[in-house]
Amino acid sequence: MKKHLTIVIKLGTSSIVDEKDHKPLLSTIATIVETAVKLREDGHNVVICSSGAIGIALRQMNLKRRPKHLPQIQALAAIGQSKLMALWEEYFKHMRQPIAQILLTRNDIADRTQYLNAQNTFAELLNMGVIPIVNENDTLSVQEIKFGDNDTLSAITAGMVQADYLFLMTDVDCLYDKNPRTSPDAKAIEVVEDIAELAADVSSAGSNLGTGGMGTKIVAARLATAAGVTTVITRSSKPGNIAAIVRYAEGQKAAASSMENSLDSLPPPPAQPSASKGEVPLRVQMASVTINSGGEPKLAEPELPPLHTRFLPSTHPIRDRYFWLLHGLAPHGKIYVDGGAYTALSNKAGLLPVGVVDVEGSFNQHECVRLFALPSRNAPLTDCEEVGRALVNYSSIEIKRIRGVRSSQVAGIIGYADSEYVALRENVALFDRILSRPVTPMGEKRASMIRAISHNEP
Ligand SMILES: N[C@@H](CCC(=O)OP(=O)(O)O)C(=O)O
Repeated sequence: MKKHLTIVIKLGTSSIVDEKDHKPLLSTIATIVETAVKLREDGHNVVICSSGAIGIALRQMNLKRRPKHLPQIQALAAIGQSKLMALWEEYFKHMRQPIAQILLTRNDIADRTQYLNAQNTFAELLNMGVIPIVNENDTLSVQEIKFGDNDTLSAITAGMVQADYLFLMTDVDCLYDKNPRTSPDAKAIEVVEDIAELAADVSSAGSNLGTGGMGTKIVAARLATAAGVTTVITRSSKPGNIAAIVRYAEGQKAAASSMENSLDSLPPPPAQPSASKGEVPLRVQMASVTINSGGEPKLAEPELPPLHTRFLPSTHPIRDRYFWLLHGLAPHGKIYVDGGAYTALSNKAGLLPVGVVDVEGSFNQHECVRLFALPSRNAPLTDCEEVGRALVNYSSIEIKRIRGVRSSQVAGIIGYADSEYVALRENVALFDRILSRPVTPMGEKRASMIRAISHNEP
C-alpha cells in the first residue's frame, strides 16, 4: 500500500449522538478513535470532520429537537462544540494521539490568502502527527457564509488537504440501484466510475438531527472526486471497515496498474465485439491480477471488502487555485457567455466583455460569479449549462453595460477600465470537462437513478 495516504473521515450527527435521546454513541466514537490511531500508526494522515455539536447541546439543555430559529441553533452550537471536542479528547488521550480543533465558515476561505493559511495549518498539523477535527463554525455562520452541511465541508476539506480518501460515514452500507426493502433484486453499487451520471433520490435523506443526507453525500462525492479524492460511502457503526476498504481499494489500484503494464507488454488480444478499453466489465476491473508460471497475467478471485460504495476520482483533478475558485467561494450572480467565449475559456484565455451575452443577479467587483455557456447562438438562456466560476473585475451593473462590446470601448461606457477582461484567465475555473455538470443542489434533482436507502425510511 502507498505510504502516507491522507484520509478524511466524516461523521454526521447521527453517528455521534443517538437520534432519540441524544446520548453520545460512545462505542462508535471509540472505534473511530481506534481506527484513526491505527491508520496513523500505519503512516497515514487522518482528518476527522465531526458534526454533533448541536446534537450534544440538545441533551445538555434538555431539548427534544433541533430548533429552527438561527440564533438558537448558533447558541446550541456554542454550547455543544466544546463538549464535542472534550469527548474526542477523552478517547484520543488514552491513545496518546494529539488532536486539534479547526472551525471553518465559508468566509474564512473566501479570501485566497486565508484559504492558503488554512491549508498550511492543516499541512503543519498533519506533519506534526496531529489529527485535526473539523466542524463548521456554526456560532458565527449565517446562511450566506454557510457550507450548509458537513458533507460539503468534508469534501472541501478533502480537496484542501489533497486527500487520497474521503469516507462519508452514514447509516447505510452503500448505495443500491433500487430500494432493497421493496425490491429483493436490488443490487449494491460497489463502484461509481462516472458520478455525472448519478442523481440522488433525496426522499430517503437525512436524520432528524443533521442537515445532510444521501443527497448531500452525492454532492460531496462529486466535489471530492473532481478534486481527485476517492470517496467512499459506508456504515458509520462499523468504522473498523475503513482500514479494510482502504487496503482493498489500494489493492485494486495496484492490480489495475499492474494489469495495464502487463497487458501493454503482451501482443494485442483478438478484437472483442463489445468491450473497448473504457467498457471493461466492473467485476473484471475489481478483480486482482496474478502472474502465473508462464508469466501471463490472469485474474484472481478478489477478496471481498466490507460493503461500501466507492466513487472513483477524476483522472483530471481540479486542484489548488481552480479548486478554490470552484468550491471555496460562494457564488453570487450569473454571467452568460457565447460559444466563442466558452471555447476561449476552455483554452485558458480570460473572459472579454465581447463574449458576455447576459448578466443575472447582483454582484460586486472581485466577487465570485457562476458562468453559463450558450449551447448555440440564439439558444434561450434557460438552455444554458453552468460551466464554471469566475472572479470578476467589474460589478453586475457594469458588466450589463459593457456586455458584447470591445474592450477598447469599456472606458468610454463606464468611465474607467480597470482591465480589458471581465475576468482574468487565472480567475476563471471550469468544471472538469469529463464531469461537465456542476455540483447541483439536490433540491434540483434530475432523473432519479439511484435510490439511497436509509434506516429512517419507512
Ligand atoms: N455543524 C453541525 C452539524 C451540521 C450537520 O447537521 O451535519 P450532518 O449531521 O453531518 O448532516 C454540528 O456540529 O452540530
